[in-house]
Amino acid sequence: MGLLQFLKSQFLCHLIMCYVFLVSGLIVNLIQICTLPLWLVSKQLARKINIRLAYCIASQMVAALEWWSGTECTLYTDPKSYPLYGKENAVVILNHSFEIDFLCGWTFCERFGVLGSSKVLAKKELAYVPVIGWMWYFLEIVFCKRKWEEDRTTVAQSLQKLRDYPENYWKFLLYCEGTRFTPKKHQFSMQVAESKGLPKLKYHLLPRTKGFYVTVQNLRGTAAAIYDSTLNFRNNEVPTLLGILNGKKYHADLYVRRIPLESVPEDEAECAAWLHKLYQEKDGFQEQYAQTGRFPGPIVSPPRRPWSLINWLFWSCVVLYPLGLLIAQLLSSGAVLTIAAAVVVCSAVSMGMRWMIGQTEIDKSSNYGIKATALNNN
Ligand SMILES: CC/C=C\C/C=C\C/C=C\C/C=C\C/C=C\C/C=C\CCC(=O)SCCNC(=O)CCNC(=O)[C@H](O)C(C)(C)COP(=O)(O)OP(=O)(O)OC[C@H]1O[C@@H](n2cnc3c(N)ncnc32)[C@H](O)[C@@H]1OP(=O)(O)O
Ligand SMILES: CCCCCCCCCCCCCCCCCC(=O)OC[C@@H](O)COP(=O)(O)O
Repeated sequence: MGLLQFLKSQFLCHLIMCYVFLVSGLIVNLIQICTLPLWLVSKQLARKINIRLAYCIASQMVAALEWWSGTECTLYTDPKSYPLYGKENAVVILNHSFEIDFLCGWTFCERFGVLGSSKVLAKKELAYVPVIGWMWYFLEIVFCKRKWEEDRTTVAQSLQKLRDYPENYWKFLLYCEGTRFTPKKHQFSMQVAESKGLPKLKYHLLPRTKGFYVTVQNLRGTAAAIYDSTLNFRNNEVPTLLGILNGKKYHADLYVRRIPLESVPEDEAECAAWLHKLYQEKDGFQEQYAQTGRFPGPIVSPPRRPWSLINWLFWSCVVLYPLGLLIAQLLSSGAVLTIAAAVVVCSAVSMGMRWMIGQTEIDKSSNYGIKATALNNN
């Protein structure tokens, strides 16, 4: 292990990174709150400001992936579609099997210049996660309770609000599987597939079709295409956020097919059948990857950009300088009680950060999709 790799695996480094992320994130959240009155005066200006603010937070995690861990992200796609990425609104469909799949998605958004404005259909629980969840509120992220009776109106309303979004180039991410892949959830969802007379999938859970139908219906005329995205990692790597913090380098491969939105049927049953067929095709791509280590088509990878690193360094300087002064003052004061209080605060913060990282861990995944009735969410 080299010296740099040794440093990257040190808890103190992780603590400093988490501190920078948390404090800068809370500062950004505070500025976001300050933009609230602006929404009444100029909604579009408030949205544009919040896109930049969201970039300040999300790009720190992208920088950790790209610059700290050095993870390689390779894109397989049709060179004819490539120039359109980042220049049109699109609905992204992604498999949900990896703890950092959202981060790989963010990385590609960053490389195509749409990180701040990217959107997702997220479970409601994530809205309460400090920094990221609070930032999402100001980004008008669409939340669902994974209870269709409640979601059918709220999701449609939230999507309608996005129709006049000022930044034209955003991506709306939809994990149609609705939850992370686990062998147990796979077993349950294949029972549902069997009961519906649908072919079994090997690498995916059976997709939920209602959210997809509502999304397509409400974004017709706004989004130009579906980006069918299939993600996997080389050499059976099992990537984690803690691995990224430890500076572990992963190798992500993403296969993206651009499908014009008009080709998705308007009728609900046909739309559902279309999505099931899409997932059968995605399963085929994963099988090919398992056999050959490659997705179909040529590699057209966008390079990483320096902006996420520059943003990270900027925020590090902003929040580490006062921390340095504070620590120096504390130590020179020699006040045992104050030092003890500082240690308690540090421990509480690191426990809080560990809880946030836990949100990404599949071991701590919800029970959603385990009951065939899908009524038990958590
Ligand atoms: C070029 C670059 C390209 C790409 C770059 C890639 C990506 C980047 C893009 C953007 C990045 C932006 C942001 C990313 C950042 C962070 C993201 C982080 C996390 C968020 C992720 C989540 O939170 S995922 C969880 C929430 N999302 C979803 O659930 C979406 C999918 N779900 C739905 O659509 C659902 O339909 C619903 C939520 C709308 C409603 O759910 P509900 O359960 O109430 O109803 P359903 O209709 O789904 O369920 C009943 C029907 O399902 C059948 N059933 C029952 N049990 C099962 C089972 N185990 N499996 C499958 N199906 C089951 C049941 O029989 C019912 O069937 P019907 O026939 O009656 O419909
Ligand atoms: C600069 C780097 C510093 C790093 C500090 C680490 C900060 C930690 C931040 C935590 C961010 C939390 C983002 C939430 C994204 C989680 C995505 C996800 O995968 O959600 C799960 C749901 O889809 C499905 O839920 P389940 O039903 O599987 O349950």
